[in-house]
Amino acid sequence: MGRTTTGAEPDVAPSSVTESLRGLATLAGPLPEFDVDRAPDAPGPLFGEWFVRAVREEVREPHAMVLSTVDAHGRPDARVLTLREVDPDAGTWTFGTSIASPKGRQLDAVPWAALTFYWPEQGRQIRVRGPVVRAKAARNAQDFLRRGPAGRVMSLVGRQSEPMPDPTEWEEDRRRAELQLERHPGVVAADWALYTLTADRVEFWQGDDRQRHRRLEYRRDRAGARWTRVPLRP
Ligand SMILES: Cc1cc2nc3c(=O)[nH]c(=O)nc-3n(C[C@H](O)[C@H](O)[C@H](O)COP(=O)(O)O)c2cc1C
Repeated sequence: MGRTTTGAEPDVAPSSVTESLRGLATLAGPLPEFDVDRAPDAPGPLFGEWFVRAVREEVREPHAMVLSTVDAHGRPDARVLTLREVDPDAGTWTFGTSIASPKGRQLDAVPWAALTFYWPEQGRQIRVRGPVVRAKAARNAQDFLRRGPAGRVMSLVGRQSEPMPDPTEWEEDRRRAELQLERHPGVVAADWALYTLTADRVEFWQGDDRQRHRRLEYRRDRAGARWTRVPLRP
């Protein structure tokens, strides 16, 4: 690992991958404690505590998370996304993407999702599940304008995840998008949207190097007002 500088991957035989797997450590300590009994009544504040600590202890990209969705046929899909907002009191997590992308279309068909955070430096995993709602146009535009120029250009280029048989076509689209942004700094990509997941389950998982992992699941009641805390077997 880490020896390639050209972008080309070194030749690796499949058997040596399996051999390497055997030598790799998981959940190497020291890891933080998680006192399940002293956890707050709702998951939002605990997410806040864990997140602030992750930032303070320099966990790499703690705001990167896996978004899992299902398509209209019930087939799962997943990819990494950036967390854009959290409302700890409401128990909501918000991300942004193109409504025309595969995940955008999947969320149209099945507006439910799961988010997974993994912070290896601390052996911590957080799983969030629930229904997802797309924000209205004005809020999406406001969020789009808060993004950095590179992200805005990417969205203006558009057609995320479509096949790219000819990279020069994409380079031309990109150049056009850069010019568009230069000339009209207030331009907004029509397909950019924020999606907010309102959690009905949130699980906090603290790894332990002696396999005595600590798990706490929060379950929201049907009325959406109260949370029950449920410790889980590791
Ligand atoms: C660290 C990281 C952050 C990312 N953040 C976003 C994001 O916030 N929004 C987004 O649309 N794609 C993001 N991506 C790209 C997605 O993983 C994915 O490739 C893309 O959205 C297409 O997904 P889809 O084909 O399932 O729609 C990110 C990728 C990585 C590795």
